[in-house]
Amino acid sequence: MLCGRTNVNKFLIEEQRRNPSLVGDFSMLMSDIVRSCKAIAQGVSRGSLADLLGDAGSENVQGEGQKKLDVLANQAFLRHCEWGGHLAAMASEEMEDIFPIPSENPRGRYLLVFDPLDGSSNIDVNLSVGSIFSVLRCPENCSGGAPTAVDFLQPGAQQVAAGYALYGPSTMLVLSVGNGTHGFTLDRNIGEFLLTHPNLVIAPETREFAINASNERFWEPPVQRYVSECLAGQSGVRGKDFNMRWVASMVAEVHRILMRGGVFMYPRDSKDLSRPGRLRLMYEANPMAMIVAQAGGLASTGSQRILDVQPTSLHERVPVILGSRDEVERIERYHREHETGEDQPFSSPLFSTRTLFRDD
Ligand SMILES: O=P(O)(O)OC[C@H]1O[C@](O)(COP(=O)(O)O)[C@@H](O)[C@@H]1O
Ligand SMILES: [Mg+2]
Ligand SMILES: [Mg+2]
Repeated sequence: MLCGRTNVNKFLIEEQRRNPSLVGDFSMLMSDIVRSCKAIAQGVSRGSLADLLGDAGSENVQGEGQKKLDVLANQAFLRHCEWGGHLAAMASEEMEDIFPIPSENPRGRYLLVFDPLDGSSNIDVNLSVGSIFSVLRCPENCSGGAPTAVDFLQPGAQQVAAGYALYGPSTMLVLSVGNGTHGFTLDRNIGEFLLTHPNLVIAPETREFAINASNERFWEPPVQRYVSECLAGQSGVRGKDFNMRWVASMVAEVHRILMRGGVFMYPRDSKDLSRPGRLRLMYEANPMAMIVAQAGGLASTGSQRILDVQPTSLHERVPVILGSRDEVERIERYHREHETGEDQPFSSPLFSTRTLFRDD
């Protein structure tokens, strides 16, 4: 087993040797991604010193205000990954359209999808943020001509690799190339990510959940049922007390779950009927679903495994429930029971008048 002071580049070369389906210079592409994350880590850590905090004064395609670091992180990925000759195109949460590798540059066989900075509401208050990425194969027909957005619309099960960087008290890189989930810590003295957390496993049981409880009145009954049972603790049907966390940075939430178990939910809600969830399928849900599944956990919309969802557009959103296997399976069961009306009184219209903190 690789561990101790194995650096991420050596790890990736070994993985490519082990898996003959990883064609071309896959490990070189991953090295470019790693360099992007190091550059972003540097910007995040300099913060105010480099005048990198605050709003950029622009909006992304989703109508969300961009932070300066959202824009810089996006540029870091484009700059570090466009010249290597390993990619055909990139797509980012921060860009309306895909970025085909310019025809004068060498083009490769992979597609890169990323959320350059996740949890950006935390930037200005100096809390953990991260970057999320996913690597797909470029379909046959996109390797010759210019790729299009349609080439990216592959279910998460087809991801070749996925990962995230967490810019926290220490900078970590967590990734999977389909052979487990592994964590690396940035040693700033030598500027390298070293393997510190090989073969991460998510505990199947947990007493911890994460959800933005301010949206409770907009949730669907199965999620209201699950959370109310957790809150009832020892005195309720679960017979044990639960703890709650909410960092508002998906990378940090998933990282905590990898370290000590738990369940994270950004479920479907009725707050904005134009979208089925808050999180983006391609940039956030799919890569995290691969990371979690490779660590023995589960990721679901409530009614379908996230990795099986067929994307229909680049920026589409999806409900996300992920983490410890037993809890995610329970929440999926609550969705099924709601469908069939077996979950009284949670399917009753009366339930919508209850809140987490009172039921008058
Ligand atoms: O503002 P809320 O409802 O707490 O949402 C937090 C969620 O939004 C996100 O920050 C969205 O990511 P971005 O910062 O990339 O838009 C997730 O990381 C997090 O889970
Ligand atoms: Mg995000
Ligand atoms: Mg983002």
